[in-house]
Amino acid sequence: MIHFYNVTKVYPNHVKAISDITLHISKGEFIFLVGPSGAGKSTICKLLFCEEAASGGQIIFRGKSLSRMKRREVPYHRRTIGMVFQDFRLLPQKTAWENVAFALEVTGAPRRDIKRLVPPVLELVGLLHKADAFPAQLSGGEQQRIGIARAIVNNPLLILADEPTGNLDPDTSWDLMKLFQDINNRGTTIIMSTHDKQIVDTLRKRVIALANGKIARDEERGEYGLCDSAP
Ligand SMILES: Nc1ncnc2c1ncn2[C@@H]1O[C@H](COP(=O)(O)OP(=O)(O)OP(=O)(O)O)[C@@H](O)[C@H]1O
Repeated sequence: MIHFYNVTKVYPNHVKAISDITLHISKGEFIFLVGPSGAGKSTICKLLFCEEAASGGQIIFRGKSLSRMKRREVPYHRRTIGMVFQDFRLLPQKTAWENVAFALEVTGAPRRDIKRLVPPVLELVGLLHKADAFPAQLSGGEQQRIGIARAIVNNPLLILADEPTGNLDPDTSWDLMKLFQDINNRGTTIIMSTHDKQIVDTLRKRVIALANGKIARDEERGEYGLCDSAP
């Protein structure tokens, strides 16, 4: 589903964030991206979301080259990806329901579809009863559940989660990991960057370890390893 061929990203300040990366990811995989702060994990997510363009090499997503994608095709590409952020990024003036609905509204979904699609995802994340709460009235874990509901409501093929448990306590993090696994078991591919050694070592998914913008390790049922210290 995703192929990186000798991909390099150099930012305008000449920082080489990733360097000559070749990588293949199949539909339905659950991948942990690990590595020290600055290793290039977020850059990989940004390249996949077309938030940044590669400086060299090729990224193929579902048979299409991202570098050849036309500007007007980018919104359609992005709709196939759900993003989950460390800092949740909910709209503070909108309720939980409205935050999730907003992800559909921006795609031009009709109101009746929105009414039909929002409740099941709120139910899936266990927060239908908090549909009318504003983010400030929710705990961090609940806010992230809403973030996940928003990411999945468009039924994406891929979820890119950039340190989604980074701001949460261990118990809450585990609850969210169960949710991510449920979503993955339904067939959605997940790429998650994380610094959480315990989660990576317990779940034993594919681990891609980055160091200085290169792949240091790529292992099925991998472990967190020694490559990292806290950010
Ligand atoms: N927009 C940018 N402009 C310039 N340099 C950048 C930009 N974004 C990232 N970098 C640099 O690129 C390198 C890789 O950064 P990236 O954010 O991909 O790392 P990371 O592995 O996600 O780190 P962290 O674990 O701290 O989130 C770093 O040296 C960083 O300073």
